[in-house]
Amino acid sequence: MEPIIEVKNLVKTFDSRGKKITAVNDVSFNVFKGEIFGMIGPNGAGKSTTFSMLTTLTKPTSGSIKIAGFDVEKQDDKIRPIIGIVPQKLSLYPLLTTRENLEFMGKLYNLPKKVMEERIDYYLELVGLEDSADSFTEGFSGGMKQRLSVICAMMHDPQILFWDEPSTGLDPQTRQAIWKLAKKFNEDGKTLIFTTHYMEEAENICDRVAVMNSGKMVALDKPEVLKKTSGSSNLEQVFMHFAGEEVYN
Ligand SMILES: Nc1ncnc2c1ncn2[C@@H]1O[C@H](COP(=O)(O)OP(=O)(O)OP(=O)(O)O)[C@@H](O)[C@H]1O
Repeated sequence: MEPIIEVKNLVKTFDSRGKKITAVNDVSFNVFKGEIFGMIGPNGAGKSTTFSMLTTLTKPTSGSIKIAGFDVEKQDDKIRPIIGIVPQKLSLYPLLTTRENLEFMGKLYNLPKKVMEERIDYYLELVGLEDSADSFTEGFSGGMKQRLSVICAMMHDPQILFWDEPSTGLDPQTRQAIWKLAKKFNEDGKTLIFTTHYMEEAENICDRVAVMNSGKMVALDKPEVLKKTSGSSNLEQVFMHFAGEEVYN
């Protein structure tokens, strides 16, 4: 299998009021093209910091990251067009309508008008937001915002989608809709990498799951293998085994 993300000896330290915090501590792993890759771990484990470095937003302290063969530090201009990011804190424009938010993203990536319009109509229908196309996003529910955020991130047809906590705070029905969308994205041979606190989702959706704890990647494998090697019957027990903490949602 061809790796599309290659991470070697990645380290990120922060200086917090004179105290050194090692958020990511010598992490190495690959993500393969077309894979659904999940990252789990307790709060503060280093998942979001890893994401931030993978998506070129934060500079690593040391180590290397290649995305589709491009170096994150030297070739970020080559990486940004092929990745989509749905951040933990969603960043929609409340005073723009749904359609305007999508057009804004399309224009950032210089999409031709016709392609942009076709894509907007297709995505709005896919996530069931067609009736809210001309509504301001200000009063949207969490689920509507999450659905719009992911199609904003998909407007430029990225090869890899980074999604930080896709389903946190959403009701089960909306979570199902979100995962349907994620699977659709992946069906086209694209790579999805996401963080989650929902173990059942990680177990059902991911090809492989990485467990992070205190800045380290303490386990990485297929859910079935993780369960077997840790003598667990589900991913919650895997989490407890490797992260030494109880799962919370
Ligand atoms: N900008 C920053 N300055 C100082 N410390 C930071 C900064 N960003 C993250 N940290 C620290 O780095 C560690 C890892 O944080 P990170 O947000 O990556 O964890 P996480 O696994 O994503 O947690 P969560 O599940 O809560 O999102 C934490 O101790 C956090 O306080």
